[in-house]
Amino acid sequence: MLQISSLTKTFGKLKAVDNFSMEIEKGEVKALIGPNGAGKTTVVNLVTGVLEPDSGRIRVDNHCLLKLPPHKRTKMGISRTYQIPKPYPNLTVLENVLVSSYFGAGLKGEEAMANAVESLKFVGIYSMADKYAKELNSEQQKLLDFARALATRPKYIMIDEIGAGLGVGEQEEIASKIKELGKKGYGVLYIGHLMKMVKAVSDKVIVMNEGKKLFEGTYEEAVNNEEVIKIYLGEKYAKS
Ligand SMILES: Nc1ncnc2c1ncn2[C@@H]1O[C@H](COP(=O)(O)OP(=O)(O)OP(=O)(O)O)[C@@H](O)[C@H]1O
Repeated sequence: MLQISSLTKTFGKLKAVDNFSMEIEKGEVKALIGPNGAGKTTVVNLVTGVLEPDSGRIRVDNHCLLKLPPHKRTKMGISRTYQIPKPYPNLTVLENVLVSSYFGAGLKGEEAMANAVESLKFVGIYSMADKYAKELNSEQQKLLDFARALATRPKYIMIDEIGAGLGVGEQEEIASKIKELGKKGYGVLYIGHLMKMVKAVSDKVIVMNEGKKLFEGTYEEAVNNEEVIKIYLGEKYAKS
């Protein structure tokens, strides 16, 4: 289980994350939603170790992560995608994923290659393996980023806003992949604003506002919750 307890992070006077707690079990897909600036990406940055919290705890399978640098957290099974992916532009798609296979998953030789190919096939961009990353459009770069995150062989993966910019069919495809990760036993945190994707992927929805957890429950409960409607969804999601 990935356990985040009473996490707080301030930037100057701003409490970006404020006494925030959540858990993800293996095999579970949770969505983290909330208004712009609610603190969602900051939570991801705290879990991966890019940022240090002011207080709180982060544990994975009962091991404390707080003193570990980001690369050690990857080895502990934590992975993420980025809102704005930064692949190595002058490496091919396959080479980019191989970097995760070697340095993230710690694999070598044929095993590293098989793992990279499997990740590319899973996200659906194996046909682009020999293209340079810089040749990909921004949506394809997001899929590459997804493949790179998977190729580290995580137990828990945090997927930050992957559906934006994709067509409806592609969104459905990526949603079914995210759902499949849960069925395969990964713990998944999906962060995004696309409620269709949230509905399609999540077992539970967490709503954040001003750094705090506002709500946790099923999708149906979320879209019928008065406070969630008021602060984030607007009336269009309210059932008549
Ligand atoms: N490194 C930083 N330095 C200063 N302020 C920051 C930093 N990172 C985030 N913030 C601020 O913290 C708050 C939370 O930002 P965060 O990116 O976590 O929100 P979010 O919920 O992910 O928003 P979005 O949905 O727009 O991605 C915002 O007010 C943001 O401007």
